[in-house]
Amino acid sequence: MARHRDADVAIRCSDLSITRASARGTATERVVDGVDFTLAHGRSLAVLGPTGAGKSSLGAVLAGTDEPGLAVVGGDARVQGIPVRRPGRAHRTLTYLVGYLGQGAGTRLPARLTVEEVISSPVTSRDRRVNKRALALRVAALLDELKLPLGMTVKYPYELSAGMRQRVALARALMLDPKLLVADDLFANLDVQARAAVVEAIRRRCDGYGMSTLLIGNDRDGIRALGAEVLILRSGHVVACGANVDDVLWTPSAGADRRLIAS
Ligand SMILES: Nc1ncnc2c1ncn2[C@@H]1O[C@H](COP(=O)(O)OP(=O)(O)OP(=O)(O)O)[C@@H](O)[C@H]1O
Repeated sequence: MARHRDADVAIRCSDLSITRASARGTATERVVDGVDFTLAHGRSLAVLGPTGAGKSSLGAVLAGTDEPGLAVVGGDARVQGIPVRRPGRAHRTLTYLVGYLGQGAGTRLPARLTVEEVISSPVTSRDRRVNKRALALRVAALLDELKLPLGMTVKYPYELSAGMRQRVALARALMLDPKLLVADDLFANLDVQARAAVVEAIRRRCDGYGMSTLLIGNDRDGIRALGAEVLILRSGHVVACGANVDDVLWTPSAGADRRLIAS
């Protein structure tokens, strides 16, 4: 098995199919069907498509989230060289190497933790004997980078605006300097200044140490700002792809998708 140190690409998705069980677990639906793509180190790829196309399901599986009900039923994907279908003991490494900002992450921050505790949690959940001073400095640097006030560390999520919560969730996803960031609805609730800070933070990591980014969602300006390549999903299938959001290679029947990203 290719180890993450010598993985030639960030993601290699080969004929990947994913099912999702219904809430009662009585039926399963194929939400991703035979998806192929590659994401190089240091590059960004945006997955667009109409609601229910399977974008979030794809992101959750590639991030190794173990979301209940989701299962890989065909093909496979290697993320930093680790197979997401049966990662075995490498699952812990996978979640260490991948920062995940799930859909609505800002709205689902743990209510009983302070901002500092939330952002530190990827470290403290792995190792409780950490250098508290170094951790506090790291949290302060992330807050500053994302244009959040340093005094926010002692606050609780309910005391923050929606845009602040979203950036706290992103800071948590960036805490371990991930090799890959999977970000679902990255720019949710962000104003112009906050968007610029987020784009800058991601670009710095791409250029600095080759972080790759998988963006999930239809935010055309954000996709353009990050210079992301584009993949369009419809009913779990890839229907179009392109080198950027303004240069998408279309299938003849993809008029609705063209309208989607032109909107
Ligand atoms: N928590 C859930 N429980 C049951 N079914 C779900 C759940 N989340 C999504 N689904 C179903 O899985 C399919 C794929 O949904 P998914 O969220 O991956 O699509 P999406 O393209 O991200 O949509 P959106 O843009 O609306 O977030 C849809 O048919 C949806 O109804």
